[in-house]
Amino acid sequence: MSKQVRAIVIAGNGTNCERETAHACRLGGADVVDIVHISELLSGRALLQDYHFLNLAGGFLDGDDLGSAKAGANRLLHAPIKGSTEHLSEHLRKFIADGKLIMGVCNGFQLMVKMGLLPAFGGDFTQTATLTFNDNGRFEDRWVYLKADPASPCVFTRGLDGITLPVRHGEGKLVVDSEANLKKIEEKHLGVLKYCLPDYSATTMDYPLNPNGSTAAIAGLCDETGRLFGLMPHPEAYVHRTHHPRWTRETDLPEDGMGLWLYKNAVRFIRDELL
Ligand SMILES: NC(=O)CC[C@H](N)C(=O)O
Repeated sequence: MSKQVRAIVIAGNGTNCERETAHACRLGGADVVDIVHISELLSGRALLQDYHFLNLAGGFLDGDDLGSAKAGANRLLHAPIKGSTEHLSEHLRKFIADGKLIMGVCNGFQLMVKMGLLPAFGGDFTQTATLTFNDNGRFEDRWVYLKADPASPCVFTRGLDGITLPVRHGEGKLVVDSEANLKKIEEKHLGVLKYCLPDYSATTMDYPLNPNGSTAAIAGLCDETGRLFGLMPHPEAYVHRTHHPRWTRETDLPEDGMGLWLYKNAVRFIRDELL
């Protein structure tokens, strides 16, 4: 593989944020960004091993039937690759073992959690948490404030303190299967992004700042390596200052959108550690 940062964004079956996600990867500095339909991976025409950075984008996989991303998780875990004895899950396992990066946004985060990739306590693709219906039973479409945990191993949030991003989801409430696993998440600083007050001073369970009632106010989770990361808010929707709803009034907004920082961190990590 040449010295290029190569990102893949999976599309199809109801994903609808693949173009914005690819744009964010490009602005973040990735040299090659391919939008690949899931059927191309399942037919063996495209290979995960050709990339460093796997993006699972937002959308409505399978129309949210059976719960967001549940059917998609089964597809990725159990579908064989056409004409071969291998399953896509084996390619994914190798991708992770090679130290590469995965970011799941919204529906992509739901997919990672339902595949058991986050928080990844169950060993091999075993689900130990879920993302379920917002406490108010409604689809929430609003900007939220997020506090990053500086002690987290997450490579995507390095150097971040507080950021603001939009959410758009009906099933964003994280529920963990046991008190013991929730304790583990907290002790290992895996709940890396939490809904917080507008001044980023403290996390909150109060609606609407916490739009879904998520356990421990968790909006984003990483695994223990920090290389697998998912979040309900959409970083690809804030990659330029003018994406912010008050960009004409707030003069001190950074030139980059705050979501772009996550992609820049990913690309930096790949250049420093993987190329
Ligand atoms: N924007 C999204 O990815 C939405 C995810 C999912 N369809 C939900 O409503 O929760």
